[in-house]
Amino acid sequence: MQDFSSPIPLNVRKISLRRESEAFVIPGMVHLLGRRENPNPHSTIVEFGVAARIIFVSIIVIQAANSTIKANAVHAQMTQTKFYNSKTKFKRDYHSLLQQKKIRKKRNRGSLYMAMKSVPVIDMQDLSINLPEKIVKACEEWGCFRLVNHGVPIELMSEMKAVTRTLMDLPMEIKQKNYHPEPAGKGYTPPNMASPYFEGLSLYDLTSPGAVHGFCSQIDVSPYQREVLNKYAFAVYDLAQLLGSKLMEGLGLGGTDQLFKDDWAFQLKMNKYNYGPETVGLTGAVMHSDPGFLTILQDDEIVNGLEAVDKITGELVSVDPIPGSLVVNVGDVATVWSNGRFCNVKHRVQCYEPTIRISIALFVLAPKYEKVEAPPQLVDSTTLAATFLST
Ligand SMILES: O=C(O)CCC(=O)C(=O)O
Ligand SMILES: [Fe+2]
Repeated sequence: MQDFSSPIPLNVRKISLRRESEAFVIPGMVHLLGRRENPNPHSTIVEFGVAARIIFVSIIVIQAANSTIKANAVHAQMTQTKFYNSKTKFKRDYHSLLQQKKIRKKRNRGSLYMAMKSVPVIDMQDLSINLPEKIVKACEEWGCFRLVNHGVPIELMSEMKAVTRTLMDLPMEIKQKNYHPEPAGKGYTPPNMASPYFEGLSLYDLTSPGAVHGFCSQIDVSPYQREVLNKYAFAVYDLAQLLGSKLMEGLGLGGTDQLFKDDWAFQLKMNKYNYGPETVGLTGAVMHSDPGFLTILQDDEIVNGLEAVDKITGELVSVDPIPGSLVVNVGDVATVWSNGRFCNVKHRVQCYEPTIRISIALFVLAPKYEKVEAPPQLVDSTTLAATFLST
């Protein structure tokens, strides 16, 4: 769904934002290294000498690698920042950007708290928490969170990942047959100028009759692959519906109502990032917010790279993978529907290592024909309701 080259304009007439609330952090754990007994006490001095040399050489190597990665990252950030700020004539040179990074690093030094900051992790089976409240809080404060124990079987997630890998390996002329006439941009996204390492296959309007069949026949999906795809898409769809009802409950709007009604459009997107040694430090998917209501993302459980903006500090935090978990991103439509309470998180994907990265997103978009409006309970006399209309 995401065509990263052309941000989708929102038809938002009026939007009023609530006061930003304080961000919260999940404090990380400090690991204490255990002591190991030396079986031969006479070798201590020799071992210490060797170890010291190994540590010294490692530090030099790590520092050199670090500065190369940093230089690449800064260069990538500049290229991207220019792309996004061409209107505001953003003119910072390479060295001042490097300088800024050093200052920020110094400021953060000694603060374990800052370094460990990441998006909330919500355990859907944890009976000790108020789940609806926790989900609403995460939508307000981050607009991005991880779900564990979410009910989508882990084996199904792995199977879907493997199927995606195989489909993305199909020849270009086959992938290009993945096409959707209306609305535009809902078929195959080839690598493009803005995102040259990214490509994606798309199954648009998942719940409409014949959608899965249509997608599968376009690119010759095998019966086994089709079964996995179908099972996975609807398991995540069920999870989306569950999240919708928890959101309603958390906001005091009645927990049994279906938020995403039958006329809502859902899109399954299979993404591949073609990374290699030359792309380390560069951007795989440019900074954006998702245009729909929410996205349930199976990110690559091994290859890191997803980064989200902390709305309070404006800093990018790494959304590190947790195998078996799913990421939820709040999109533009949810910000409108919640009358500005929910944060449509800005995020991007960076290349951290020269390895193929795969991700699978289910986008809960918007009603196909109706407009989205904030429920009256979320609009008070001092705020104006926001409206979104699919175009
Ligand atoms: O690949 C990812 O981890 C994120 C992809 C993404 O942000 C999107 O498809 O909108
Ligand atoms: Fe996204």
